[in-house]
Amino acid sequence: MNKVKIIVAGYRGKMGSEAVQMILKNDEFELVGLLGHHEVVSEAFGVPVFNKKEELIGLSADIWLDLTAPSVAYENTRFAMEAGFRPVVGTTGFTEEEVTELVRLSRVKHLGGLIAPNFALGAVLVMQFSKIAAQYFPDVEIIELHHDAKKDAPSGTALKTAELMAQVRQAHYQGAANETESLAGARGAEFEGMRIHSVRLPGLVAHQEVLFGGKGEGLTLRHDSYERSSFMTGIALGIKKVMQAKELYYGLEHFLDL
Ligand SMILES: NC(=O)C1=CN([C@@H]2O[C@H](COP(=O)(O)OP(=O)(O)OC[C@H]3O[C@@H](n4cnc5c(N)ncnc54)[C@H](OP(=O)(O)O)[C@@H]3O)[C@@H](O)[C@H]2O)C=CC1
Ligand SMILES: O=C(O)C1=N[C@H](C(=O)O)C[C@H](O)C1
Repeated sequence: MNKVKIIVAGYRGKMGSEAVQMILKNDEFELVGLLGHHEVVSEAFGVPVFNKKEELIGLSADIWLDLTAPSVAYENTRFAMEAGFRPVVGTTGFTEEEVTELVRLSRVKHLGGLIAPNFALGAVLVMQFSKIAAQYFPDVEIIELHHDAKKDAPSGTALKTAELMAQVRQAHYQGAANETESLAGARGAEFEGMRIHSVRLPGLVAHQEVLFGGKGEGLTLRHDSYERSSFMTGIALGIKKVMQAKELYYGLEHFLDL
């Protein structure tokens, strides 16, 4: 059986370094290239290290695993497809318009791909459960909690959760019509009336609560990633599924039997 040949972009980061170890331990995968930033080495883990994405054009690889930064997520994913690599992207920071454009490009290129705001299976389930709950509890707020090195807010997971709930929930204002904020931002960010609150603290990894309120009752859904190993099962699954896929999908739920 041919091994799936993988490039890891952002290989020295918190996620990238964990993903490299996962790939090296998996018999079905082969690490073939690494993309870094301001690199001084030309080789690591027995494969070439590149400083610029353009240097990877022509490399024999099936998958571009992107775990870099929100500022380059879109251009990296576009580049990967233009170069013929199937993107598997954990990097956050895409707008809905950018995702739509990348799906369109994947159809033109006949390439499978995946942008997954969260690879942890429990987080994917919470997103799906939230979509079900929002049909019956349309008043909802999200609290996402992350480590203090996180660059983007709100998290990609919180945004995707809100987008999924918006598919089944009528947009409406939440809270008192005459409420005021004596400190700006006290009520959080707003997405179609839903509020999103971002907490950043040392010691945290990645956590999210979705709080629903109804008449005389409440429902809270919570997921915790205590370690980055929580994302690796989903990355491995995404890589395998993308090899059979005919276009780019947004969300790991598309590859699960839900
Ligand atoms: N989908 C999911 O399940 C998960 C997604 N994430 C997302 O993944 C992304 C990375 O997270 P994390 O590993 O914590 O972040 P880190 O900052 O720890 O790692 C990012 C790495 O990418 C490198 N990098 C930045 N820009 C470029 C570039 N243009 N080309 C190549 N490499 C680059 C950085 O290098 P340098 O430090 O030198 O700038 C760094 O080594 C974030 O968007 C995060 O939200 C995180 C966890 C789970
Ligand atoms: O930056 C992180 O750490 C994470 N980013 C993703 C997000 O923004 O949702 C996934 C997970 O929450 C960890």
